[in-house]
Amino acid sequence: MAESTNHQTFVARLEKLAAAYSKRLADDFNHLTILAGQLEEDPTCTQSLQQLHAALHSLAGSAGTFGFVQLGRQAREQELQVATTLEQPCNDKQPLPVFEWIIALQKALKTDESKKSAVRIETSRIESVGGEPVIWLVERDSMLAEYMVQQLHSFGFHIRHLRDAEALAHEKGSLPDLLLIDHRASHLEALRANPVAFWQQHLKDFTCPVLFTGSEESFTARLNALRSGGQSYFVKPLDMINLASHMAQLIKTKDTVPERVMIVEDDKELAQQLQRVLEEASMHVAVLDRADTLFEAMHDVNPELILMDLWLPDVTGTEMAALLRQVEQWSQVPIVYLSSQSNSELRDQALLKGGDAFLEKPIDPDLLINLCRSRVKQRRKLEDTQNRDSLTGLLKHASIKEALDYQWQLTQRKPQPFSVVMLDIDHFKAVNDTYGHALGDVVIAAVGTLLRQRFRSTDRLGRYGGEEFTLVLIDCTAEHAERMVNNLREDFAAIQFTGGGNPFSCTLSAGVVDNQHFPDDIAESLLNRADQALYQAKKSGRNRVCLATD
Ligand SMILES: Nc1nc2c(ncn2[C@@H]2O[C@H](COP(=O)(O)OP(=O)(O)OP(=O)(O)O)[C@@H](O)[C@H]2O)c(=O)[nH]1
Repeated sequence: MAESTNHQTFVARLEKLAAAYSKRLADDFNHLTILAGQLEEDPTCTQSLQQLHAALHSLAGSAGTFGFVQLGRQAREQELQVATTLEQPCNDKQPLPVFEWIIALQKALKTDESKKSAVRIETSRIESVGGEPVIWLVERDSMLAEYMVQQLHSFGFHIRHLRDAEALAHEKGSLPDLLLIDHRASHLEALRANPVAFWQQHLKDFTCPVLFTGSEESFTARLNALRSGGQSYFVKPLDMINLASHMAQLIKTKDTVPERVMIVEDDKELAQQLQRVLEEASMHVAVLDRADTLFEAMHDVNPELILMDLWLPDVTGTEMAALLRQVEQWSQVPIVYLSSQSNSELRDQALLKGGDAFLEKPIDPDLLINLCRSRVKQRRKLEDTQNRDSLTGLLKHASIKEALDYQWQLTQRKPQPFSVVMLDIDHFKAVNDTYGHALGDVVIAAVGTLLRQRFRSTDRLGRYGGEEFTLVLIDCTAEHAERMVNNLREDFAAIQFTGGGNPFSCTLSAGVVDNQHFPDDIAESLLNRADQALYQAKKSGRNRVCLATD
């Protein structure tokens, strides 16, 4: 009930926003007409030309982002012509046909409006979910800011709007996860005089990533953004999907899953000491002191790195490594040997026999942490290139199926609920047919970004094929998964794509199942049930989530 009230409030807000932007366009046209009159009387008046340039610049920046693509393009062309005229000496300046331009702009607006009216844009939830990354948006155009807030919210970001650099300077309290700044967001002379120094000064207390936006597509604008401390510069009108994907990637680097390390060491005190050091560095650590339980422990822990004592009772570390290398699944896990002997021959032999590095006891804690981190990072990178789909960053078909099998096997030993979701973009063939394959890829990539943003890093998310996705949600019942996927569905529907100057949105259907309702099912059967539930969702009208039933 509360959700539906929120939804209605949000719809009302969006409608208000659309109406306000139309009203603003009317004001913009009035302003342009006044300027056209002034320039008719005095075609070379620098002040009027500058005002015309500013008005067209602002229109070009905001119209495209609000979906008035033709209008934005037209305004941008005219803005460039005014800029050229402004640069010319007074005697060479030719009168500009501003009244004709206004007619052209109105025509472009009509074209945009006729396309827009055919499009239904669904809206998303507005309640903010705990743990959402917090973004501060510094943007003087409040209407553009509100639009950006709505679109980025759909991708799972919590946005706080600050009007300009001065508001940013006065902001107290906890810092954001990312700053998104219009590089012209201040009236102060200092910004005009030296933009780089201005932003460096304003950003000196921020350690989070910074992205700049701006209307100028120039080398200087990009260089200034870089020198001001920005990771990237996005040109208006903004491609919100690309922007959201970029933001998700920047923020995700902070949200790393703890490294899983296994210590194989019979010296209990030493093992505990190493475990404490690594756990303090936020890693998950398991200790194995008996060689004969190696394979069971590997199944349970699924380590990303092994710290292996070189000498264990009855068996050597190199023999253990050789055994692991014989099993396909563990043949690539990095092994770091621990030894108290500083014998270079022994070290070389150990490394030849399947080891990756060698640490001498007593072990330096910093070296241990850094070595574990860097080896796991390397391994994850390699795994990502092998197992992840390049368009979406999600697991490939074979890897998501493997992840599901693994999760199922794990819960056979340690009962834990998990859900399987099959998800599919509705009428996707029509998207490809209408807007082209390349834009179809943008829609698929947007689902990838949204999934990565919406689910926990411990969940397993995959592109099953084409426009179909599979999720394995850990520690999650079907009812919980249904709620989350429904939220995702609403958020996806709120994303506005633009193809050939035509804004459009897409919807998703999904089928959900969990292991608790079907305890006798193997992994493959759960996947089939989720697929059947997806079929039900499609059959009963699409844009919905169905739970699997008997
Ligand atoms: N752009 C793009 N299209 C793809 C990709 N993989 C598959 N497709 C297309 O996705 C479309 C899937 O269409 P269908 O399976 O008929 O389903 P649909 O049109 O989504 O209809 P419903 O699922 O019934 O709502 C086909 O046209 C495929 O060519 C891809 O990587 N990129």
